[in-house]
Amino acid sequence: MSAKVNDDLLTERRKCEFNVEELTNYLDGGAQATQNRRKLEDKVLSTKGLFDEVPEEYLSHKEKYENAVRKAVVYYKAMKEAEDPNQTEQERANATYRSLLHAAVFKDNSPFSLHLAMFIPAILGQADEEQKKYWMKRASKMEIIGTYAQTELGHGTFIRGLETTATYDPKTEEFVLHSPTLTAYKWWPGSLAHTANYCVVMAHLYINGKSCGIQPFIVQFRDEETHQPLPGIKLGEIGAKLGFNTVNNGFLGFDQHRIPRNRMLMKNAQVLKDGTFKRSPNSKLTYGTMVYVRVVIVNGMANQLARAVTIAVRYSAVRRQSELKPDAGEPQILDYVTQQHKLFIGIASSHAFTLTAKWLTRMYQKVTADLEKGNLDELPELHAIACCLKAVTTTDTSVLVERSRTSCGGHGYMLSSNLPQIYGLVTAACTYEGENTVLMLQTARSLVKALEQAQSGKRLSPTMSYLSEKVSSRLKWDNSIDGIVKGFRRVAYGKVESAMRSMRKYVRSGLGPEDAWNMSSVQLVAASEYTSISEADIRQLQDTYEDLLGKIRPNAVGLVDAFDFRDQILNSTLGAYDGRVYERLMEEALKSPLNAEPVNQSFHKYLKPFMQGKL
Ligand SMILES: CCCCC/C=C\C/C=C\C/C=C\C=C\C(=O)SCCNC(=O)CCNC(=O)[C@H](O)C(C)(C)COP(=O)(O)OP(=O)(O)OC[C@H]1O[C@@H](n2cnc3c(N)ncnc32)[C@H](O)[C@@H]1OP(=O)(O)O
Ligand SMILES: Cc1cc2nc3c(=O)[nH]c(=O)nc-3n(C[C@H](O)[C@H](O)[C@H](O)COP(=O)(O)OP(=O)(O)OC[C@H]3O[C@@H](n4cnc5c(N)ncnc54)[C@H](O)[C@@H]3O)c2cc1C
Repeated sequence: MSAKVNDDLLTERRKCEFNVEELTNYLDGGAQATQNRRKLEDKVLSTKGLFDEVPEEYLSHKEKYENAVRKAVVYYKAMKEAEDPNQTEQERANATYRSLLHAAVFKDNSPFSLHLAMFIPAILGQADEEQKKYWMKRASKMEIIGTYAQTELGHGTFIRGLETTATYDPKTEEFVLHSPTLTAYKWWPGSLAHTANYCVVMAHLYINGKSCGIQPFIVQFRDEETHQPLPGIKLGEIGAKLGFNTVNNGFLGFDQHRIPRNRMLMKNAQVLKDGTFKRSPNSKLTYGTMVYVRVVIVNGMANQLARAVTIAVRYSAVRRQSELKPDAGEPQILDYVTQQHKLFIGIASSHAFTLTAKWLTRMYQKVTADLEKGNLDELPELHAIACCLKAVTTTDTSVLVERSRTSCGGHGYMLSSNLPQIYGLVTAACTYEGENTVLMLQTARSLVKALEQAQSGKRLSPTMSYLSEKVSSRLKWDNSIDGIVKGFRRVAYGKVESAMRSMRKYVRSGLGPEDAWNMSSVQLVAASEYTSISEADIRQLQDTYEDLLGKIRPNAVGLVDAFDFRDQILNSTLGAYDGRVYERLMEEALKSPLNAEPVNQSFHKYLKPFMQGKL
């Protein structure tokens, strides 16, 4: 018999003024896509061995990892078996695009995540046809498990500063991989420590003593039978982190480790047998995997934010606290306008990020198709936009997930709420795949160039065209969408122009261009933030805004129900569909090993002798 649904949630669902299923279908891309996603989730989540008897927060660091590997094997097989052979690739992609299925199994991400999120994309984007055919066959069947090893102990942002060397030996037609210093050790790659046995290594290629830039190499580092590290390979785990503690992030050092010539991924640049180096049409094509993952991250943020606000809004409909009016009883905390202010922006931002992710994915697919035809014209714009949207969506999601957590009071601080873990996942994305400040400065680099082109009368790309519209500074704000967008354009234009003026002032004062850039970099980052709409400006339309909050209030639970996250995916005592918050908090608390006995052994060992002055 299903548990009784909380009365307040029942009332909320009766009050909802729109068809929740219709919004779910819209978010999925149609009723059939919703059906496919639900069918996939039903199949996979009915698999035995996917869930933890003991909540993983009560396991040791080592047990957490071993348990995650156990589940990863079960989960991966279940996903493969659940694939509907009659579905097209696109239907399969749509079914997983919005699903956070893995989140039902891994609260802190999977030890296989890098294999799927970066190792396979790196092969697809960097290998030539022959290499792709061979390695994709092995990687897609999980005969090998890979990761992406670019970051080093000493360098993450500055790729051109990476110290790992790959020196070509024409006599043996091999590359010699070497970590000349401790700071050259690869450091951070997920799955690297104990899970993967191959990786794509980004290393500085040298031929006859000449630098040929950073190139990608596919490197085996563990024996496929014994899993022992190969000769010349030093491996280990980097230690406990804020989150990602089941991703097995590791370090790897090379000591004159030799690999055959065909292990350099040669789609863009090639090394012939005699050591002739054939340059890539654009050295930045080597950075292509990162552009792809930045695009994926935007969609990931939309889904994770939707999950967090679902938990917080449902909890806010159930939680009653304080007194809004004398003798009127304790109101739902969702009736406090401050609570609406904290949470409704999260619902809206998740939808905005979903639409943005769809737009960016289409742009990525078009530019990638053009690259295949040798047309690199739109690569710089894709890079600039992907940098900006990855940085803005991860920053805003981190802020809004943390706000969802704090809006749930003490219960939001419980690991059983799952809000701390969701925060740990999303805040990592502010750093990985390009630290956000660095990426915003990449976008600023494009904005400055675009404004200079606009000022010399050149046509700009669609996303930069606002820099060529001479928007009058006397523009009057109005509350229409068009008025708001015009206001944003005016502010965005002004921010770029002001940063440019600042740089020119520094150059006139005698600074070189690099120092002028650095001195203006705070303004440059701010200018990039306005490339995509940010929340700060909406505040200026406060009266419209508070009116909107009131309009959303009766539909808030319906709006989060429409995200259609099942309880296993929310994995939260506060966010379950039935709203039985207090029963769930107690059920989870009783799973703590400390509750197995009324008196813990530490009383007899330490407390009692201490309190009796015997210690
Ligand atoms: C909660 C879950 C959400 C979903 C998660 C989904 C997936 C998660 C998967 C993985 C997460 C876990 C693992 C994470 C992995 C990693 O972190 S991998 C390592 C990532 N590292 C980086 O991103 C490094 C960042 N640094 C850089 O990209 C470069 O160093 C930087 C661009 C900052 C500078 O490069 P540099 O060579 O110095 O270039 P310049 O600044 O001098 O610029 C030269 C020109 O090149 C253009 N350019 C630069 N990068 C690109 C590019 N990628 N594509 C195209 N063009 C590029 C740049 O615009 C300059 O052009 P102009 O000279 O201005 O014309
Ligand atoms: C959870 C997690 C998973 C990861 N997984 C992987 C992985 O699988 N594979 C992999 O290769 N890497 C991985 N990374 C590493 C990640 O890519 C790097 O941490 C990231 O690129 C930032 O580099 P860094 O850590 O060296 O920081 P740094 O580059 O040292 O940045 C430190 C500070 O310096 C500032 N700074 C640096 N350069 C500039 C500049 N030019 N202008 C202004 N400010 C600057 C930054 O803004 C930042 O505030 C992972 C990281 C995390 C946190």
